[in-house]
Amino acid sequence: MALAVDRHLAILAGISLSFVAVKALKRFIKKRQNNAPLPPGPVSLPLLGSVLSIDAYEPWLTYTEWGAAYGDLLFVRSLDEEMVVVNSQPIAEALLDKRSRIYSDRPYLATLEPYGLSINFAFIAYGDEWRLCRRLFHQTFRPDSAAKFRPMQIQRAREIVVNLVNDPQNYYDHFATFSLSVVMSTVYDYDIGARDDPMVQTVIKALVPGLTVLTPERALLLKTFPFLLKVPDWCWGSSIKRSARGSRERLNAMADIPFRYVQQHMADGSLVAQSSMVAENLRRMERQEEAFKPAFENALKKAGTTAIIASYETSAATLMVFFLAMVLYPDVQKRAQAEIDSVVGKERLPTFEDRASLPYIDAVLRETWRWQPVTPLGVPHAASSDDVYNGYFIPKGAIITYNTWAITRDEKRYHDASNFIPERFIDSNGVLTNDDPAQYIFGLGRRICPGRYNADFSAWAAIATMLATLDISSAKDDQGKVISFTPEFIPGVVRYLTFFVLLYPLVTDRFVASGFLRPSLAVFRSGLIFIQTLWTVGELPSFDRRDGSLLSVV
Ligand code: HEM
Repeated sequence: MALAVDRHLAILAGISLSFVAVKALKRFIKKRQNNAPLPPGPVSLPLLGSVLSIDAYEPWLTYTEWGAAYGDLLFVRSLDEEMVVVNSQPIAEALLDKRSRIYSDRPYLATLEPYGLSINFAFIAYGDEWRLCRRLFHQTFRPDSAAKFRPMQIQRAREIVVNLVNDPQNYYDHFATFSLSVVMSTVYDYDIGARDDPMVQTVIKALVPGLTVLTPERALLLKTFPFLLKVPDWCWGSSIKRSARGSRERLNAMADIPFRYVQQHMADGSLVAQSSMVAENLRRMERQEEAFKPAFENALKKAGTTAIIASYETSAATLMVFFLAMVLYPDVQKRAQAEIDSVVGKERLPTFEDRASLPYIDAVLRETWRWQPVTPLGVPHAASSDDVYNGYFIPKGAIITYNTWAITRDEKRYHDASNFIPERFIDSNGVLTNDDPAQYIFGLGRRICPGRYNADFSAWAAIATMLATLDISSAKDDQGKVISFTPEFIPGVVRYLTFFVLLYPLVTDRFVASGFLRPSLAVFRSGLIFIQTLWTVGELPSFDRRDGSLLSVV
């Protein structure tokens, strides 16, 4: 059965290629009518373009190599897609920021609507709906109004440590829990309460399969054969329609259930904080004209759901990179802890008021953003009209890929770029330099990440709190020898580190002083040093980090 479906899909893929050929010919004719040349780039095969030369798992590596050969502005054809790859920050600023009126669209993805993914406004076209979603989002997440969430972020960061101590094996889960708990408090004033929290389960069930269908192959198939979404359930090829329906239902549930939670609690007056994004905007909505309310409510649901989707993996992936760096670069960890000890002391934990006095901690955060960027190709933009930049023609509809990875690996800017060296961000007076990777890792222009302040404060809170309370180092085997390992990353829109098992979290005496300890952890009050070997070499668990059932919360 599976074979038959595969064969049918192969036939469809073959027919898709013929459509691609016709389209390519039309474009060729159009190009000939235009005087400016396309940006330089690799030789493109008929029909296939350069698809076979692009590293399928880590395309940013190919684009970075091509950058060295052809320059910082590349033209790449891949099947029927035309792509302009930008390998430098100044060119990205010139296009995405200074010409944002042309470069603020997103590429068309045929899977978006059918799979319910248009609930995520990060992927929708530039236009009125996007504008409204973005405005609602911004009202909550801009720095001045998000300031009220800072104490909650500190509190959640401290919960990571409690969770790590209770259950050190599942540290990825604690990072994921942290990122969800911050965003769910901000958007819905929802406190993740217990293991297997039903709201968290709804989110995970919707997100995990939902994001995997964003593949270009599936999008190409649906773009060429939209009727696949209409075939009856008994017909071959209907699996696509059924999986789209399932995804849509799960994402709708993810958008509706927490939204209704807020409405219900507003109605019975039992909201705790009164100031979540949804609650604030529902109050605003009461003052709107009736005719506008449905569009407003729809945009608010989208803004809320997008916040969850956009922060879930990015924030957890960032903390995984930080953990890896601390294991691989123990001297950096020691220097960071020494700074906390001298500025904050051992009697309390760091807070945002200490941030300005802790430049090395900020340098560690900057290097975490740079060293292994979690969104190495950002989110693609699209050109909404023809343009000529620096003498090169950029066609309407071209996908604009901003290769963040190339910037992080620019040896002229970052000497020894593949190494984790926070000192590169500190000048000879011990002051932070002007080079902040937050200026490029969150994208640019009108589509720049609107959650960047929240992401930055969350990451700082988590990093400073963990450095103040834990020693993180490689695990040792039964003979006391350090177990070596090779870090591996799972590629995707968000690139994240596979779970690496090799560390000891060592709770330091600073932990004792913190007032957030629960009675079950009172043992630490005696100053007892806690050492937990996670696993010996023989018993590495097979661990699917996307399995939400592993999420745990104290
Ligand atoms: C490590 C953390 C994060 C990174 C590296 C990151 C990175 C990005 C990037 C590269 C984009 C695309 C920008 C562009 O198109 O030029 C983006 C978009 C977006 N991000 Fe983030 N992000 C992070 C965390 C967050 C968080 C915590 C939130 C929400 C609270 C968030 C909300 C969004 C939204 C809503 C968009 C879509 C913007 C639009 O299309 O108008 N992000 N992010």
